[in-house]
Amino acid sequence: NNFPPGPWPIPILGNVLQLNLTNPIADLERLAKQYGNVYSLFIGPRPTVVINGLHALKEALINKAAAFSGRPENLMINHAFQKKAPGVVMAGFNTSWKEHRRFGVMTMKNFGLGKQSMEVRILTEIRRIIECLEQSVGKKIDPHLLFHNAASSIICQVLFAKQFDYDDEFMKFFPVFFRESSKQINGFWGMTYDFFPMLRSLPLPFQKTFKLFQAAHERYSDILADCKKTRVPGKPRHFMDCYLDEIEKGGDTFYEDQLCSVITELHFGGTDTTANTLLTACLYLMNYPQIQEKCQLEIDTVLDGKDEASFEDRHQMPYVQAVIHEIQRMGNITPLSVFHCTTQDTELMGFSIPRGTIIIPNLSSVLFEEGQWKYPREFNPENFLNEKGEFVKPEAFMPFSTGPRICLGEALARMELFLVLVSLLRKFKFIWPEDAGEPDFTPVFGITLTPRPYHMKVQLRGTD
Ligand code: HEM
Repeated sequence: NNFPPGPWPIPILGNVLQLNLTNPIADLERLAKQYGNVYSLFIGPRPTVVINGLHALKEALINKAAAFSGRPENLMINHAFQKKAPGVVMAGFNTSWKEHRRFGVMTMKNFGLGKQSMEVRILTEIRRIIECLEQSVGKKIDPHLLFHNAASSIICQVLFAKQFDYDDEFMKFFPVFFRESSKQINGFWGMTYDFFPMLRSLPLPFQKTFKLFQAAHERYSDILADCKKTRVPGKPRHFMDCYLDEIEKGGDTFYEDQLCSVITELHFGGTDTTANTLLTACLYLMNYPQIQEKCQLEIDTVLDGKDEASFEDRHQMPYVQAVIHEIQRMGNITPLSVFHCTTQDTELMGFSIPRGTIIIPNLSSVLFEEGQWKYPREFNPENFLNEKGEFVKPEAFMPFSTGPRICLGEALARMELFLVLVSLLRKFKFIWPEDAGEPDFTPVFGITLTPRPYHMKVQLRGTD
């Protein structure tokens, strides 16, 4: 009764056959035009509400946060991430989540998010990216693996202060783990698992994903064992040490299996998102060379005489800031956020939504919303600049979502994106190869959007 309107579902499958599952974003947009900004769908048998546009999203995720901040349960994604403990990303809106959220934010701050020590960790990785690119000068390269390795390595330095060689077995395992498990959770076998619970214990291909999660857990457990041998209580060196200190304080929700779940989520959540944003950045900067040059001019002026960039420099770089934000807007890396779930019966924009309804926050609908942007569909840094050329951030900029569940790694991600892009643009010119044809900016849909594979040419600046 009074449930939001939507297309008519068929038994068991719901509306999935009415969506293009290789990229449902255009379908979701079309349905919003037909049914309005709050409409319903059935994902298999489960009632789901899609929320579109800034106004409705703020109403749900901020004004009615307590009702809209749960997470769905009993899906493949839950069973993969939460086999032994609830973690934080997929945890319900409860005490364990609150305590871990507070701990996560505090720990990342103490490690210097916005201060020096986090910067030092990121800059260490940047030197390695620069070395790799220097060896590729003049050649055509595929930057996908490099950026995934770099993003993964930065998170490893935060989590357990280790910088592995890119060809170390530990580093090689994770991109495969992230790619294969996202593909399955999001694809045919994930849906089969979610819609037909009676098939879950059969030896079907989704068991491969659970094995990969187990293998990741074993790798983190090895690091944990090492870390316990060398730590000094009360003198943390990294996130894992801080967590072990917290366990010793005796809180109920902190224990070793939960530590491994949280580490898995932070590593997973912080790698593909950041790497795909960096890939989007190179794709656009190569194809908008005037924008690339304008960034370089600003970077050269502000960093004149300095060895390395620092995050503080962003205040002197309004144009670069605008370009990075515009890249995040166009990249639209997490278009449907992470699904939420209602924790109680509630109302939204005049509709009734029962407890336990899956909520899809359509962030994509806000990042391109007519009326919120000067140039909604165009790659144009002017979207983030006022008449005086100062950097401004419109309210509709929410690639990290909004409300209490907003991305926990936002501060780290913003620092990484700024330092990596400024450092690389200072040193290199990125060139779209002459024989590469027209660029294709339409990404590949998944838990995150990924730019299509491409090659790029790198040239040392000042040598053309
Ligand atoms: C450009 C990079 C990133 C983007 C676009 C991004 C985006 C998002 C989005 C949209 C959500 C869902 C928020 C919601 O449910 O409403 C999220 C959640 C989360 N992200 Fe990120 N993220 C990025 C980087 C990171 C990094 C580097 C980390 C780890 C250090 C991280 C850790 C998390 C965690 C733990 C959550 C769950 C928060 C919660 O449920 O309370 N993310 N992120």
